[in-house]
Amino acid sequence: MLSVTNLRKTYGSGGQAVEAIRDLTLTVDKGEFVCIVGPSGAGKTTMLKCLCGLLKPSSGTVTLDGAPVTGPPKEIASVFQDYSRSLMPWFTVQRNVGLPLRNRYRSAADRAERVATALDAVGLSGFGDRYPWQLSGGMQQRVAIARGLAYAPEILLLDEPFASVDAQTRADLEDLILRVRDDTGVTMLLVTHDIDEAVYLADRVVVMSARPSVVLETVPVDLPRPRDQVTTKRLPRFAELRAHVLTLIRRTALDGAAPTPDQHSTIGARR
Ligand SMILES: Nc1ncnc2c1ncn2[C@@H]1O[C@H](COP(=O)(O)OP(=O)(O)OP(=O)(O)O)[C@@H](O)[C@H]1O
Repeated sequence: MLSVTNLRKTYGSGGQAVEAIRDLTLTVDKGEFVCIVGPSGAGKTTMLKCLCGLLKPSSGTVTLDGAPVTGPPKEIASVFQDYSRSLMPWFTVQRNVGLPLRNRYRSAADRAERVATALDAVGLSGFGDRYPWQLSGGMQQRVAIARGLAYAPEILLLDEPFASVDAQTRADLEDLILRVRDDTGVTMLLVTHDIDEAVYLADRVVVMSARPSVVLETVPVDLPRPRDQVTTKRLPRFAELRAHVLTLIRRTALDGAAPTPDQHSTIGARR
């Protein structure tokens, strides 16, 4: 569905140039849940911005259903980490959620219904008339997720969406996202620093090297679904996958970028 081929991105030029991404190739299938992990500064956000058409790659291609992405595609919605900057404090929750729908759905009744369904999906029906600042951090992040869902995207890109909330809220939001994925079949691509989170959520974990980044390894996650915060994380296989991804990230953080991109995971061979 989404295909990235030999993506390279350098910011600036000459002596000021920063080579963020050297060579990324990956595909995301319809309905798949892919998590991206990598050391800080590896270019994860840069990659997401290239995928949703907000940044132009220096070279390489991004295609969606075979068509090149040259600007923000209507099939993709994004949720970013910092809800305090992505929600408009002077708009109510329902207006915030309805904002991106104005250009997509003409009927106000249709928009209102989509907003109500999305708020219901994240457990916030009844909070539509509140303002973001009247809600807790976790609730505000659920509003941001509802805004992504109301748009009914085919692909939801999530960039560190749970980074600014406490551990318990984070676990609740992870389960919310899994439930939404099961209910809607939306394709998910999520960037996280949290390796447990990546293994818990994903069908595949893509490990990026340190900058300038390449895909170090793609790790298939063969844990059974539905997943559960306690039983899934107790499985020996969970510990094995987690340790494998952690080792890769530690190694690349120490050694720098990998010499050869896209090695296939040996840990996934049992699949
Ligand atoms: N607009 C920009 N101009 C110049 N350099 C940039 C710009 N945006 C990002 N960079 C640089 O590109 C590299 C990759 O940044 P990016 O934010 O994509 O990494 P990341 O993996 O998402 O980081 P983190 O995990 O810390 O959020 C970094 O070295 C960063 O300083």
